[in-house]
Amino acid sequence: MSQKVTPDTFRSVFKLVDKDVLRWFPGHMGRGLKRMQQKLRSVDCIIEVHDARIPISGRNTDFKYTISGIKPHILVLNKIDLIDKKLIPKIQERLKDEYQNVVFTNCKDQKCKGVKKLFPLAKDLIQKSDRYNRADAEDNCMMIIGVPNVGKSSLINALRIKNLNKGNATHVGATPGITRSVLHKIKMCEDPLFYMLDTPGILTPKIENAEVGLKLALCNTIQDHLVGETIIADYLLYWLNKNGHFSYMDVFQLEKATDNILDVLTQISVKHNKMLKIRDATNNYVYKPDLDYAAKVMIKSFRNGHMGKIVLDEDLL
Ligand SMILES: Nc1nc2c(ncn2[C@@H]2O[C@H](COP(=O)(O)OP(=O)(O)OP(=O)(O)O)[C@@H](O)[C@H]2O)c(=O)[nH]1
Repeated sequence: MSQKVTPDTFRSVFKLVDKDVLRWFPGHMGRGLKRMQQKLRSVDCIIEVHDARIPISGRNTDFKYTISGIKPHILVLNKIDLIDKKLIPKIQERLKDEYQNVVFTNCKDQKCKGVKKLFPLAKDLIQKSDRYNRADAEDNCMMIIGVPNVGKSSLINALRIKNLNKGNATHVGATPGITRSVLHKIKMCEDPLFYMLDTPGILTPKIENAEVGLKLALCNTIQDHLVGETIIADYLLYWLNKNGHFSYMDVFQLEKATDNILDVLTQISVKHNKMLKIRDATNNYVYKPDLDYAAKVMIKSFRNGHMGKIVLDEDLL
């Protein structure tokens, strides 16, 4: 590559000016969590879905105290089409003390082995478990939980296609927080009779630190405008430089790596010919780069995997 990288100038910590942007826990999530706890008695197995790009920071650790522990539990790390598969053994090793059953899935691939494996694994765990109050129940019921936008609905649809030859029982959307506090019981298999309780995505009420919050935002589990697109893009640039991922130079045709987000966003908006016409102090029209537009382009590029296959928690593995 002809481009220049100057690592000495990169930031080693990310300073968030306004920490209030990460204090976000809408009321419907609190209500959703309560309803999930109330329904635990009618459930035989928990399927906890998270984003494989943030296998450590992206998990809602509160589930451990509220939902998990009693029923058989499977951790699903979804969106593996967006991660470097070489890191999967490291992720497994890192999680092995906390989760006995970890399955990696890509809901965009109908042939995904993880999706195929999930239902037989759930059946097996339920059969081997003490079903307590549900020992006489004829049907089996799983509950799917996770933070927003990790692919819970996509997984339900993928499993229904496999087992019932029917999909789309539940809405899939790119905006986080689509599934609200209502819990739907969805048929997953006729014989044996299996249902899935679909639940709303629940974030932890207190995000541990700014980096965790920004990783959650980058993976679209918090709505962008609540954090601010420029802040999310700046965190992405910081992370890419710090971890030696310089593909963004190729993606945005930059001559050299830089840690200056305004520089990157300006170059993107100029290349996309996205300029804002505004009046200056002397009331004359001037053109300024549309930085918000450029920040959205940069974030979208990461989310689509155009910057490469990335695990944002690679330094925590
Ligand atoms: N690349 C990729 N995208 C996925 C995968 N699974 C789901 N998505 C996308 O992720 C977004 C969210 O998917 P949903 O299935 O609606 O997620 P959810 O967890 O039900 O979302 P909430 O209802 O907000 O909690 C959608 O744009 C899906 O197309 C996957 O395995 N790989």
